[in-house]
Amino acid sequence: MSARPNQESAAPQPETTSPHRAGFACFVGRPNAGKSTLTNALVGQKVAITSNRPQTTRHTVRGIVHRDDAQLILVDTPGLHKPRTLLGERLNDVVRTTWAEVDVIGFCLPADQKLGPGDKYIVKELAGIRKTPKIAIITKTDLVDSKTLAEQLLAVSALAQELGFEWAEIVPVSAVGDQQVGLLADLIAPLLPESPPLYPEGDLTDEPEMVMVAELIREAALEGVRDELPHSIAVVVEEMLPREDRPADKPLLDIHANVYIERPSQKGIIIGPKGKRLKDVGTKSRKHIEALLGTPVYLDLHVKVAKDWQRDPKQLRKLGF
Ligand SMILES: Nc1nc2c(ncn2[C@@H]2O[C@H](COP(=O)(O)OP(=O)(O)OP(=O)(O)O)[C@@H](O)[C@H]2O)c(=O)[nH]1
Repeated sequence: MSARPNQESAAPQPETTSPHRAGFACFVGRPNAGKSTLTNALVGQKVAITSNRPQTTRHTVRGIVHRDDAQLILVDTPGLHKPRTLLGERLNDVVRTTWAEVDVIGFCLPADQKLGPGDKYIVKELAGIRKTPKIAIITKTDLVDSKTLAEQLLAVSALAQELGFEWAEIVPVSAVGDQQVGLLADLIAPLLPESPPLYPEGDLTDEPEMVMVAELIREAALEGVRDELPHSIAVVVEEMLPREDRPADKPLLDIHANVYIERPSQKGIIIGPKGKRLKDVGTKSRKHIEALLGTPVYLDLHVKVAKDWQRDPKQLRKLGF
């Protein structure tokens, strides 16, 4: 085990003679542990969807970190949790499948929360994946003092010992404060297999554009109604087409998307008085979508009821799960 002191320094770049490496890493941890935010901080652009509510990440989003010596492809998985619905079970399957396929696993533990049964459950599962190097990442270090941080470092180290393995590294980071984020990439890179780059330079994610657009709409739709509709919203982009008859220097992309809810009674919450909420959702997400795609967008949103979609296999398939 080698714990890294909390200092902002990037390790020296390896000499040019060392082989190029490329591979996959995933961050695991309880919902809300800061995995998506960390992915974004490493990649430097918004690719995964973050929110202050658990279980917002539904799709495996890859962020790609391009370096001279390595290409690190980050797979952001949904949080592992006790499944209550069919959707919950599918999400956990996605998590486990991802773990078995990557080159490095980063276990994320927030510095400001005591190691709990949820963390232990995950680390126990990790202990069973023998071959893959595992890094413990203490996230959100900006929220605690050094004493609390030291205790957390010891606790996570002891937990691994208890379960019969050692972390390849233990790294405290703050994605929000941009502390040690570069160092984390430095530590992951040598753990990747020798390989030429797997993605063209400049690619930040291979997530299909339509899925990313749907996620941006869902994020905007969740804002402000999380208490009323925590997990009941799904978004499907039906169509993305360049508007015909536009001059070349004034393109417009037409996007048609459906916002699905589970019950008719939820319709009013999403749409808001006189349609104001839905309009806000459109305005807000359109801005993000235009930034992502680099083109002006006309966004057409419809609210539809997909009855109890979280429990219905047919509906789940239709909604892309
Ligand atoms: N202060 C502070 N807050 C952070 C940091 N990283 C993440 N957060 C906050 O913690 C919350 C959860 O972050 P996410 O990145 O969405 O967490 P996640 O683990 O991806 O969550 P799920 O998608 O539910 O699995 C958000 O409100 C973030 O802004 C950090 O370094 N410092």
